[in-house]
Amino acid sequence: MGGFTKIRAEQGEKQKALEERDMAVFQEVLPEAVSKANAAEDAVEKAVITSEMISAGGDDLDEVRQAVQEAQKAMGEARIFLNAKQASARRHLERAGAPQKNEELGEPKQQGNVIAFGIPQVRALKADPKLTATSCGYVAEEYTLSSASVDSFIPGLVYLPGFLTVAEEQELLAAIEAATWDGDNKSRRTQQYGYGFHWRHRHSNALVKLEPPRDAMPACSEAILERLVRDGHLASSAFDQCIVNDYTGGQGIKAHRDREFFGEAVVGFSLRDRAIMDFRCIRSGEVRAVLLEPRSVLILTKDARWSWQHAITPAPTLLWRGSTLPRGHRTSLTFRSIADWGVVAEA
Ligand SMILES: O=C(O)CCC(=O)C(=O)O
Ligand SMILES: [Fe+2]
Repeated sequence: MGGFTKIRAEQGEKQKALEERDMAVFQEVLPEAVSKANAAEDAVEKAVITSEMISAGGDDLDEVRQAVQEAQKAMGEARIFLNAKQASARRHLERAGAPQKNEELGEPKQQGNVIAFGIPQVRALKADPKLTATSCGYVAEEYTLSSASVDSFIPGLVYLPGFLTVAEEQELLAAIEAATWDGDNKSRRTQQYGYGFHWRHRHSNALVKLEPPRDAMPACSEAILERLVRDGHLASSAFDQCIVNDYTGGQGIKAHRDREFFGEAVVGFSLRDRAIMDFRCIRSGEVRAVLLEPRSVLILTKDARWSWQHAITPAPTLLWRGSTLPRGHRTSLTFRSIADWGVVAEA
């Protein structure tokens, strides 16, 4: 190697080492940065609730509300930014073959049917080339579902790919796009119909009847719900509440079980691009993943409704059965009935 080439090579090595060190430092501070952003976002949210509780507002209150909304938007953006940086730091370290924080370069750690994150993805895929990434870790193909569900997958889970027509999807999207966004629900956008629900109110006043035009369900959803009844997938097409969740840039929803004051069946329509919904059994910790395709319908009843938590995997791309799939923009509609009317605020 000539002198000049050698220097260049050495500089390159040095640069690479510096970059790796930066990435490692970055990865160290990111969890704290993310948790700070979350805490700040929570504080903003509390301010929103307080401002809502101060009854009938004059001009000042409107200004406060607007300021709070802007702060909220900024927090949401900060969070998306940090999530993206965290993912890119992780990818960089994987490419560099560096061990992840708190992990030796050992065997993949398996807990129940889940392989914990923390080993580089390439290494995990070497052990099993058909892995799927969920919000809890990787799972093998046998724990994933992409075609019409069988009851043994999760009792009470019904997955119906392609149930909505393209025309129905278009009609729903047109109605949603013409409506305003609530912007009160963490970083993803939401709209509510029928009854408004605030996830912070656990019992009394958890739901309020919405004013027209939000008192009715979005366009054409009733016809789809009736078709689900006609086809024997659903006992009743009567739902009281619909929430629209809009996910972009790798956004997700944390693992949760829908509130107990909602009824037995929870129905979800998936519009636009696909996403992975993962399920975690509350008792055993077992994990399953479902690929929610555009125009699919998902119904949760029985165990799927009560004994398993569900989440939308937050990630800029999907790892599904060993393939990396692009992740775009997904809009979902979730329909719920009210089972306990005691939580509804007085008019
Ligand atoms: O986007 C989805 O399909 C899930 C939404 C959800 O779980 C909820 O709003 O409770
Ligand atoms: Fe949910």
